[in-house]
Amino acid sequence: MKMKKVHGSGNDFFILDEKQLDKELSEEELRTLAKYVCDRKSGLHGGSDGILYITSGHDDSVVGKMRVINADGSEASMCGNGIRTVARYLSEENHLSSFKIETMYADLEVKKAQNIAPDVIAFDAEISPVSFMASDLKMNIDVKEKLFNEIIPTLSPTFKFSAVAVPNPHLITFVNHQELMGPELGRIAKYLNDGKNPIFPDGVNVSFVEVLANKKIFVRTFERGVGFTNACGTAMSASSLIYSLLYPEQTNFDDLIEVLNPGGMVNTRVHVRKNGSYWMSLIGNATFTAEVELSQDQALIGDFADVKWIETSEQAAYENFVGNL
Ligand SMILES: N[C@@H](CCC[C@H](N)C(=O)O)C(=O)O
Repeated sequence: MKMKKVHGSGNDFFILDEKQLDKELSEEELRTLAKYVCDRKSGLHGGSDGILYITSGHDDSVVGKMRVINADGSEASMCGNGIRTVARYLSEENHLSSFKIETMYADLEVKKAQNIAPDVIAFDAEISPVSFMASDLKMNIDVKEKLFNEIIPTLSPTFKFSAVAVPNPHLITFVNHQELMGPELGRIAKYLNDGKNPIFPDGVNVSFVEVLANKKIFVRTFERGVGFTNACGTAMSASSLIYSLLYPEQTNFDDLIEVLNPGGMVNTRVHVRKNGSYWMSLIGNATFTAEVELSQDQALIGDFADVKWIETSEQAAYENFVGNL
């Protein structure tokens, strides 16, 4: 079978198109494959944060469907950095520059954007639907239906958290630089993703956000099903929304926001529809780093001895972009 190694802001994935399989994969095999391939110690060429599995869509109104399998084999409803790379893949396969991709809960608009730096190809993806409801977040927090800028005493006596589904679940707090880089993000996120805690029994993506200037934030994320990642696209979109609501004096809806992260930088825009619902544009790199060919049977037992790995030259351009930030 063939895969592509890709990343958005250093959040790295293997794209697996079902058309490139040696034979059909069962659901259980897909999860097993993700666990073996993504493992950072024993996985394929240093592993990855997940697999983006492409299948055909529900009808001709979409060009394909993206499923997001986290490194631990769990499935997520959406991936913001991933959908940009899937958009590029489907765009090149189908010679299209603007189209829709089916995801678990919505068909999302994607379009080719201007390169964000010399030779760094970029795509713009719709992040939607947005919900603050505890039921959509699978969040149990006393009797509250929403959590917006509030202390959760069992998590921390000082941080004020907001929870939003985009549609995967995010918990966000705004912090100073020392807190951003300190141990609290890991402590809180590990607890909330332990599968036993009463607040988020299914886990949650947790982000600490620092405001750097007007329309400029830094987002550090611990992802459900993965751990610390270089960046999380849905987290940066969700953080931009909370930033717009908490700091209206710094930014207006539709404004371009610069979002820095440990793996690079993206741009976001927060929009409001006529019916009052929010959606975000997430604009950033869609980098292909390698073409991979391997035996499906061997991959399913975690044997990557006979893999053909052909690097592209795109990573150098991306590193140049990051070096100039
Ligand atoms: N890295 C992704 C999000 C992937 C899914 C997440 N770990 C979850 O379980 O919700 C992104 O860029 O959005």
